[in-house]
This record gives sequence, C-alpha cells and structure tokens, in this order.
Amino acid sequence: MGCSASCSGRIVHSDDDKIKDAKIIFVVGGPGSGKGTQCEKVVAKYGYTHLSSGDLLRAEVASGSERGKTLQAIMQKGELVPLDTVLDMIKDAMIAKADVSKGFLIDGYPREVKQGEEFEKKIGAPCLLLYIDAKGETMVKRLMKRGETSGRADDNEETIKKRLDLYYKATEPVIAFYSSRGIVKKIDSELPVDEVFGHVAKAIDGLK
Ligand SMILES: Nc1nc2c(ncn2[C@@H]2O[C@H](COP(=O)(O)OP(=O)(O)OP(=O)(O)O)[C@@H](O)[C@H]2O)c(=O)[nH]1
Ligand SMILES: O=c1ccn([C@@H]2O[C@H](COP(=O)(O)OP(=O)(O)O)[C@@H](O)[C@H]2O)c(=O)[nH]1
Repeated sequence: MGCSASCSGRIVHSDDDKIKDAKIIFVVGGPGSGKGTQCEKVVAKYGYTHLSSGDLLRAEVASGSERGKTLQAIMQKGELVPLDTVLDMIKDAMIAKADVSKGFLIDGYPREVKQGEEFEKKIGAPCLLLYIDAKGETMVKRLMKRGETSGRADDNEETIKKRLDLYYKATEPVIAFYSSRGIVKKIDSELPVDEVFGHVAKAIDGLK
C-alpha cells in the first residue's frame, strides 16, 4: 500500500469499504496526448487496473441503452457528460475489481476540478497524478491519424478542436489544483513511447 494517510476515503457502505484504501493514480492530459498508450504499458509492468473514463462511457454507448444515447450526443460534440454519471461508473468499476487490484489507474479523469473533489468525497484521494503533456499541434496530428482507423465518432477535426479547447479551459486547472499537494509528475510525451514510459515508470517507482 503506497499511499497510507493521503489515500484516506470517507466511506460508509460495505462495498465502499473495499476501495477505501486503494492506491489511486490519476492520469491527466489532453486528448491524444498518449494517456491510453502509457496506461497499457503500466498495466503490463505493474499489474494495475486501468479504468479509462472515456472507455467506460463508450461501453455504455455501445450497450445501446437510453443513457448511452444521451451520452453519445454529448461526446460527439466534445462536451463533458454530467459529473455524477462518470463518477458512478468509475466507482462501480473499482468495486468490481477491488479484490484483485494492486492499484487503479484512472485515465482521463478528473476533467475539471469539481470532478476531482467529488471523487475524493466518494472514493478517496490519489497518491500520484501523471500529467501526460504534449503540444496542441502534436495532439491534433495524432488524433487525426488515429481517426483514420479508430472508428471514434469524436476523432474528427471539428470535435478534436472542441475537446482541445475544453481541455485547456477545464482540465488544465486540475493540474494546478493537485500541484499544490506535490503529487503531480509532469511527463513529456513528445518523446518516443518507450522513453515516455521510462519517465512514467520512474514516477511510479518513486511511490514505493
Ligand atoms: N509518436 C508518438 N505517438 C504516440 C505517443 N503516445 C501515443 N501516441 C499515438 O497517439 C495516438 C493517441 O494516443 P492515445 O494513447 O490513444 O491517447 P489518449 O491520450 O489516450 O487519447 P484519448 O483516448 O483521446 O484520451 C495513438 O494513435 C498513439 O499511437 C508517443 O509517445 N509518441
Ligand atoms: O470524465 C469524463 C471523461 C470523458 N468524457 C467524455 O468522453 C469523451 C472522450 O474522452 P476520452 O478520455 O476517451 O478521450 P479524450 O477526450 O481524452 O481524447 C470526452 O470528449 C467527453 O465527451 C466526459 O465527459 N467526462
């Protein structure tokens, strides 16, 4: 357990107890900065549980549920879905994996300071925030390329621009918020993938 006192949760119910001492790492960065790529490598090396907020939302869309239809419309515009929806999905996914998890990588979350605050009230505090940083033009280029094959409705020029604008406006303040706690590690993701991972691994090893 790497986070001891700083990972305290305010937990009441028994299901909640399962995750109250979980090791939690937030992975924050712009769209296409390489969060998912690095998370995959962290899973392979450290066996952590990877929970991508975007993937959880896309799974709900793919289920064809009424809620999924509402989410799809929001995501297609590059806007943020209501905070409670994402938080409930993340929490349920954490509880489902609690018994076997060595720690959780929460990828693409929080998107705004308020999301982080609510997460801490309902689940617990992160012991590390990996800030995956790439230039705007790099992110656009990567997403346009990914869009050739990803099939993601939001990997198109217009929505990419909106996602990027929202990232700078809503998500960058998250980094300042957690920096004051000294848990932010900024990772330059302009480098080749394996070099980026070297820095990610160093940050995680520093937790022990
Ligand atoms: N050159 C280079 N390409 C990268 C790097 N990391 C990711 N990519 C590519 O950039 C694209 C986006 O990477 P993802 O890992 O999907 O980015 P993400 O931040 O998870 O993006 P979202 O799913 O939109 O949140 C992919 O096609 C990757 O192959 C990197 O370090 N260097
Ligand atoms: O906490 C979250 C996470 C994702 N999204 C939505 O899901 C989309 C895709 O998110 P993902 O993290 O997969 O991709 P990114 O925008 O980082 O490229 C976003 O544009 C939002 O519409 C959201 O509203 N809240």
